[in-house]
Amino acid sequence: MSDTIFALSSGRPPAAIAVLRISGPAARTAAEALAGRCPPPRRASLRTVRDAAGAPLDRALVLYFPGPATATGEDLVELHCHGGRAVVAAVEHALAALPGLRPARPGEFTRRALENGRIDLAQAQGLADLLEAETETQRRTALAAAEGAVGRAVAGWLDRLSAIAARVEAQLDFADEADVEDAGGYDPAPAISALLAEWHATLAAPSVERLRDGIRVVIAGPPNAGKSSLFNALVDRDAAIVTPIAGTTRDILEAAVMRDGIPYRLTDTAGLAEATDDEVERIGIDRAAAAIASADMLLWMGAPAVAPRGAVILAGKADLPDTGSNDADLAVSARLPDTVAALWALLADRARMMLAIDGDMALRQSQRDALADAAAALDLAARTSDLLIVAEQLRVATRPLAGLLGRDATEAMLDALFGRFCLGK
Ligand SMILES: Nc1nc2c(c(=O)[nH]1)N(C=O)[C@@H](CNc1ccc(C(=O)N[C@@H](CCC(=O)O)C(=O)O)cc1)CN2
Repeated sequence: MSDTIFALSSGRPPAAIAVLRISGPAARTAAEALAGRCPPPRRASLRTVRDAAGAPLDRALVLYFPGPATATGEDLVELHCHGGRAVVAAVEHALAALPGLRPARPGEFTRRALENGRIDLAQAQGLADLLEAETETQRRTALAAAEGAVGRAVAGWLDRLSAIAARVEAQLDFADEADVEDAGGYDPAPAISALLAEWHATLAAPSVERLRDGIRVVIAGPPNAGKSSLFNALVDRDAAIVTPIAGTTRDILEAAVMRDGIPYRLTDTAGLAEATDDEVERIGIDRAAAAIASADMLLWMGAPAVAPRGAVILAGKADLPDTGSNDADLAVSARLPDTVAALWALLADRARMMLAIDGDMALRQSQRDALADAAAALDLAARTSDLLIVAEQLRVATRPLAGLLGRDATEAMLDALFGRFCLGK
């Protein structure tokens, strides 16, 4: 029989109210020991909470949720106490003295929910992300995952894979028996490409990590184009050193900026000189190239003819006459606030398109990797007419998807996940 665990599940005292949760087989007797008798299921009752000697500790709302239809899948009791430090300490002390009760580890309530089949792994991960959500997009996508959106999508995909596999197997058996080339004539290709299209659309949406860390906006171009001045104007402080000397910025500089509710990670890079004998400048240029490669949006402050594909072309130093800004998307100058505001508007437009998430589904990078593995297997199935290979690749595609639901989650993985949770969650 498992231990009964308890923890403060609300914020750090002092606070208005402190919610202590007790989960496990001894939860009900713990309520009786502290509050005289256990209240009727799912009803808030006002009770005096007492220690073992009968001394009153607090007057609190007590709730009893009989398992298994509870958040943890076990009997669950909640004590809604006054949120003073001494109140919480005294009630915790009284709980710890009861037989079979011990303090919960971080995330342990949620871990029990997972172990008792109340939630799947994708929901547990969604909860972890919900607790860390700082923006609306993060909250919406994490809540959708916590409510089971990711798990349902994956379960639906698994059903479709097994339906296709069943028909392919039947076809193979039939072909064996009848000894004909094209018996029955089931063609799995349309169902496979429909699945692949959905997976690629899902993979095109930003990851949970991207929503959290921000859209990577990289400023790049030749030396002395005004990149660092623009960077400073965008981050609204003198983060980068600016001089008229070409090659002033030698390393990359990064700053996180939240604007219009959108998280950005802005990067200023060293000027891309053609050739250089300076070792430090060369390393700076290599780092600039790496930043450009990982950019979600590239702001190119150089000749349009040599702009990387997809870049936003900016004509810098728009406050100076004749900067040749004809082919640029936008003329900007750190000295002209209107041009900086126009650039923010352009960034926000593109960012919203990037963050537009269909059905609120965002996957974590590890979930995306699993889906990409499944897609690679299905891609092989789509490219062959050999039904034996199709059957095998359908099986291969199933494994990483089943992993997303936690069917083969390891202890180490669960420890890492629940270690991120707060105490009492
Ligand atoms: N006071 C309090 N607030 C809380 C929680 C909690 O445990 N206590 N939660 C902690 O995570 C979240 C809500 N999660 C919950 C999840 C399931 C059930 C539950 O009892 N489910 C049953 C019955 C549902 C119903 O009444 O419709 C079920 O699913 O069968 C309750 C809360 C957020 N707010």
